[in-house]
Parts: sequence; structure tokens; C-alpha cells
Amino acid sequence: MQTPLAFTTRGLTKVYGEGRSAVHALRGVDLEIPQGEIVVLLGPSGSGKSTLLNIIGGLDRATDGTAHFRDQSLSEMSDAELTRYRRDHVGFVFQFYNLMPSLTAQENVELVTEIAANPMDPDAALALVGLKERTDHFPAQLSGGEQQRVAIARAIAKQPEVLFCDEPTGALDSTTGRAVLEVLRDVNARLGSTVLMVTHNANTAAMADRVIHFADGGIREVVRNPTKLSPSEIEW
Ligand SMILES: Nc1ncnc2c1ncn2[C@@H]1O[C@H](COP(=O)(O)OP(=O)(O)OP(=O)(O)O)[C@@H](O)[C@H]1O
Repeated sequence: MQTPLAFTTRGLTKVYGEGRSAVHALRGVDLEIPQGEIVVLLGPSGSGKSTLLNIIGGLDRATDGTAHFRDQSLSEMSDAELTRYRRDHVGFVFQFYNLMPSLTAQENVELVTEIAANPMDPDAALALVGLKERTDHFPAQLSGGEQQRVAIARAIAKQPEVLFCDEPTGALDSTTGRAVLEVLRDVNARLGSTVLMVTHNANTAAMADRVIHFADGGIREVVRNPTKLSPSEIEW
């Protein structure tokens, strides 16, 4: 049996601005992403990767075309429905961790678990990212990699079907970056979350099931990896 699809887009188009200053960020993207995969999006700066992630993550709307999460049309959702979609189904991890500085690691995770439909225990989420001993620390008392792991714990604590990661290792050195990728791989394996990751580090593609190469607002190529490397084997 074929794996069900997490996302399907048809003719997905995004234009920022109007007239002579219009920027065509997505030019009719047709895409299918099966559930449970690790998908890496690569491509030059400005090619539309983040725009695609933001639209299928329910943070932004397309100008034209359709995007579905399973059988739900994101394009037809009201703002309130999109908010519910983000809250119930997806987690986000960004390059800069966006933690609340005045809250501990555990409290940062609780911000999400208190409103999620099917949350994990915050301690369990922090244990999953290897921070069991640091739950009472504030962001300023944690290294960059540890802060990113808190951000991942916060994103996974709602047990999202999908985890969107935009340059999750962009601010990290190679050792810490690999450790963060290990966490993402574990989340994919243990929770079955589909992981979509935008990155400038082309070597990261080796840990993906599927690699989408972007260029100039469109997909240039989709490559399926016959075998995946463990993050510890990835060159940096
Ligand atoms: N809010 C916005 N207003 C106007 N133009 C925008 C906006 N957001 C993105 N763009 C433009 O849309 C195009 C695609 O941007 P996007 O951020 O999706 O690219 P990207 O591939 O993720 O780039 P990067 O790798 O640098 O993050 C770029 O030309 C960008 O300048």
C-alpha cells in the first residue's frame, strides 16, 4: 500500500507586492510529501524554500493554487481554522530559537503543552532531547545547541504530525549541529512525525528520505535517497 500523503500542492503560487515591485516567490509548485518522511529542501537564497514552508505550515497564505494537509485544504481555511491547524498538527523550529528569556526550559515547553490537544509531559519532551537535567535553567544559562534543543522539545511536546524546521542548525557549530539533527531524526523515528527541513548545508541531504531542490520559485528536482546516513556520519 502507498504511504498516505502529508502534503499535496498544486500550482502553488506566491507573489509578494504588486506591479513593478512584485516578487514571484513561488511559481506554480506541484508537490507531494508522504507522511513520516524526513524531507530536506535545498536551493539558493531567495528561491522560495521558506515561503513554501510558511504556506504549508499555515503561517502564510498562497496567492494562487492549492495546498492540502492530508485531505484538508489549507487554502480554504479561515484564519481561525489555520490557527487551530498550527496549534494541533504542526511544530516549528527556527534558526534563532525564539525562547522566552524569562521562562525556564520547562516553562518554555509548557507554553505549548498547556494549549495542545494531545501533549506530552514537558519533562518527557525535554528528556527526549537530552535535557532532563536542565529543565530549571533559563535560556541564558544554556548553550546555543541546548537552546535549540529546548526549542525542539517545545515543538515536539504537542506530538505534532509535522515538524517544520527552517535552518535549525544555521547558528550552530558542526558537533552541536549534528546533535540537533540526531534529535530530529529520533523524533521522526519515535513519534513518526514528518520532518521538513530547509537548510543551506547540502550535506544534511544525506539523512533525508527525500531531497527537494528549489530554484527560482520552483522545484528543479526531487531526489529519493536509497539509503540514509546517520547525522553523526554527515560531513559539515
Ligand atoms: N514578506 C516579503 N515581502 C516581499 N518579498 C518577500 C517576502 N518574503 C520573501 N520575499 C521574497 O520572496 C523570495 C523567496 O523568499 P524565501 O525566503 O522563500 O527564499 P528562501 O529560498 O527561503 O531563501 P533563504 O535561503 O535566503 O532563506 C525572495 O526573493 C524574497 O526576497
